[in-house]
Amino acid sequence: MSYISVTEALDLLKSVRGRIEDSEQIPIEQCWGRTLAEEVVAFSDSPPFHRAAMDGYALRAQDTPGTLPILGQVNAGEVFTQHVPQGYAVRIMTGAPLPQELDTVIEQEAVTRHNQHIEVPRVVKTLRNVSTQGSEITRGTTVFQPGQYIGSLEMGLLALSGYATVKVYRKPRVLLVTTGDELQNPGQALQPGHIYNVNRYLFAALLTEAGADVTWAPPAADTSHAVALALSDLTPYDLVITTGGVSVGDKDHVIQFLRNHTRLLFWRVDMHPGKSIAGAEKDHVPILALSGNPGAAMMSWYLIGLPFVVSLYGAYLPLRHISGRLRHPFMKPTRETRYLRARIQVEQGEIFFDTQLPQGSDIITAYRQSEVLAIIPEGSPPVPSGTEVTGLMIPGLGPERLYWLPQNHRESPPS
Ligand SMILES: Nc1nc2c(c(=O)[nH]1)N[C@H]1C(S)=C(S)[C@@H](COP(=O)(O)OP(=O)(O)OC[C@H]3O[C@@H](n4cnc5c(N)ncnc54)[C@H](O)[C@@H]3O)O[C@H]1N2
Ligand code: MOO
Repeated sequence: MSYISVTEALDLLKSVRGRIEDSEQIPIEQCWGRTLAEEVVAFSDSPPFHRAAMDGYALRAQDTPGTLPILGQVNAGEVFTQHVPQGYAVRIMTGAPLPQELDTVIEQEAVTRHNQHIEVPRVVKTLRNVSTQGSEITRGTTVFQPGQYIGSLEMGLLALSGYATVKVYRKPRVLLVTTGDELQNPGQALQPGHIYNVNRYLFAALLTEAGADVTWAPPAADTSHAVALALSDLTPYDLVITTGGVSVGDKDHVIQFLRNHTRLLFWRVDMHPGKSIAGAEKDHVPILALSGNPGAAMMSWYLIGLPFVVSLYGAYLPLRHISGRLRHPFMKPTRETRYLRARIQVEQGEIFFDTQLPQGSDIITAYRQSEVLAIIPEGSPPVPSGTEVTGLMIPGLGPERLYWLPQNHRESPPS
């Protein structure tokens, strides 16, 4: 196998462009989908005080069991400042600070309430129904490192940490160029021999999800002139992604342009689908030329494109490897490393990879069901079912990225 590895390809792209240094300070309301350019340190303990977790009565544990007169009431947002003598209780609402001299809360369902006193029938432990000060985050804790992608949970945690504004990296600017005479934008009936331009929409969305600022170039025709024009001024960008024209055909002008007018970093990488891929550098801007086949291009995206975009923030993509047994044999001897889109099945505690999904380079529907990429190493002979292989789990791959699915999704996947 003479192709370079996925890791080598990624490193070559990184050698052209490292982390973006520019950053800006923005209100947290606007920071969803951005990436932190600073460390986030909690400004205060969370909770900031011992907080009642139930509606009920605050008291001293040592006064239980017993009959306790009720001195007053404290609600969320208030502070109970009165002295609480031994043997007294204070009515307390969920979210209210525990009065200073008291050490526990009993939920109202567990006591008998009389007009001005309660009967507590049993011993109550200290700090029952109390979220203690700093139990989630203590002041001064590092909540996030620079490079953290801000999704919904991170928005909540920024607020919890007391940040009103935050420093984020400038979004990577990415030029997206799709190529092919056969491509039509959806909206009109297909001309004979034409297909809809999938990559334009797919990659604009994948890039946006990854936090990039995408420029949609007009699709380029399969001519050397059109390709040269589309790739003439790259200086405003941090990355250029092209699709199509990167194989060995007469009309594969992208690879010809890269060979003749740029510094070619690599051509073809050890992965299938997705081996038809090139990396290059022009005017200090990295170019990632992906296959026209959407399924192959998407694999290259997950293995090289996405980790590279993420590295522009100085971050890395957390990949998880799991072992599983192939549910079905994989009979094709393979020259390149194969990444099979697969579902995960667990039976009696054992993990199986079900690879009965369409695996073609042109197919993208299979990604909707793939939870894992089952890896068949380069040069493997036919692999029988039951063989243990490594599976790669990539953030954003598979059904989890759809957030919710129709009821029958697993039973009858779209073909
Ligand atoms: N003689 C050989 N032929 C091919 C080889 C090879 O090794 N020797 N490799 C095959 C593999 S694997 C792939 S993958 C493709 C890669 O081809 P290109 O990257 O040059 O892409 P195109 O030829 O332009 O297109 C391939 C395929 O994808 C369709 N396409 C292109 N762009 C889009 C788009 N934006 N949206 C939807 N579909 C698109 C295009 O119509 C073709 O069907 O090469 C094999 N050939
Ligand atoms: O190169 Mo193709 O991209 O292996 O599927």
